[in-house]
Amino acid sequence: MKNSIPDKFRLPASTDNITSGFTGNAQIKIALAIGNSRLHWGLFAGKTLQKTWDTEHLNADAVSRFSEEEKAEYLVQIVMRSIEEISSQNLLCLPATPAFSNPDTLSLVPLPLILASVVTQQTAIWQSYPDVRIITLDQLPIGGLYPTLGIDRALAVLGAGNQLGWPVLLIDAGTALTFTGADVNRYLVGGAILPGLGLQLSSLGKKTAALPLVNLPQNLPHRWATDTAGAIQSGVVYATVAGVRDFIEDWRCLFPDSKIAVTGGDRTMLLKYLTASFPDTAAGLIDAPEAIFWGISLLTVDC
Ligand SMILES: Nc1ncnc2c1ncn2[C@@H]1O[C@H](COP(=O)(O)OP(=O)(O)O)[C@@H](O)[C@H]1O
Ligand SMILES: CC(C)(COP(=O)(O)O)[C@@H](O)C(=O)NCCC(=O)O
Ligand SMILES: [K+]
Repeated sequence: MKNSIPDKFRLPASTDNITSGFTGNAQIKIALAIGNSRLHWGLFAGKTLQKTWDTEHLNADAVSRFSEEEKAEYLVQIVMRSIEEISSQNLLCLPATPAFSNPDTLSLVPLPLILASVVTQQTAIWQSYPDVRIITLDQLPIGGLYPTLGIDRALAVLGAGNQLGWPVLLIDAGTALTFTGADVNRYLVGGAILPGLGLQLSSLGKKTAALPLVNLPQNLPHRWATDTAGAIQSGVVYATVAGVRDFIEDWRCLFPDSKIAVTGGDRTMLLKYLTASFPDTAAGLIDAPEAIFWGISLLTVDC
């Protein structure tokens, strides 16, 4: 659904094609994938993903005190500041146009925003953005989706299948650790959900009296630990890696030639632990940090 754009957010005609300097005529769009830990951003020129970055969730209480108009202006500025920040780090080359170089004109630029969110409270905030399109399951060209499936899982498995080939298993090592598999007919076979590595550690730290908050170890820890922090790390890492291996091996029995991709904030650590403990299982796994944006890119036409 596309909201109408209030006049105050419309670009002056002269700056209509604000980003043409590095994209030709391709239209610039921002994709925002909202996960349970943070916001994942992607900047598209047409269907080409130019850059991705992450930021924190917005403060829902603070935003709820704004009027509708203030909300819209605030959200446009969040988007533009975020883009300016990555471009000033030289991660992205944006042309020197009035829209990007003059802070007074920032709020004039409502880049189209494509939103995919699994966090209702954050989705509600972004509904006030002047040019937002929210992706829902019914828009995805993949069969067998059940109504409560997370849009992040559906988009990432669709993106991985389209980019790497079908059948495909997508492992998302995010807040939750999820497995999502689809067959050669782009049909959901099924999946599983368990607490992610970070969430296992934080829930032990928060929900027990004696256990400290510990970080993920940089490498595969010693299994038979003789201190509390080491025992937590050992338990979480070895049990998770054994479980992930079991899902991968089962999937490979069902679909021997399947591509298997890994995404999410903890993917690098998970791949490291898996490679150290089960190198044969880890062989052939594909590092796919942008899987969800591959999925979103398939939906960037006519929006
Ligand atoms: N800078 C960071 N901020 C937050 N989490 C991070 C960061 N870098 C790595 N992580 C890890 O990423 C995990 C969350 O994965 P992510 O894919 O961002 O989650 P989600 O998509 O659910 O928001 C956390 O459990 C944490 O261990
Ligand atoms: C399983 C999830 C919580 C994963 O979220 P994430 O870790 O990516 O923030 C999310 O995909 C979700 O809310 N899913 C709905 C239930 C389902 O997919 O069956
Ligand atoms: K995710």
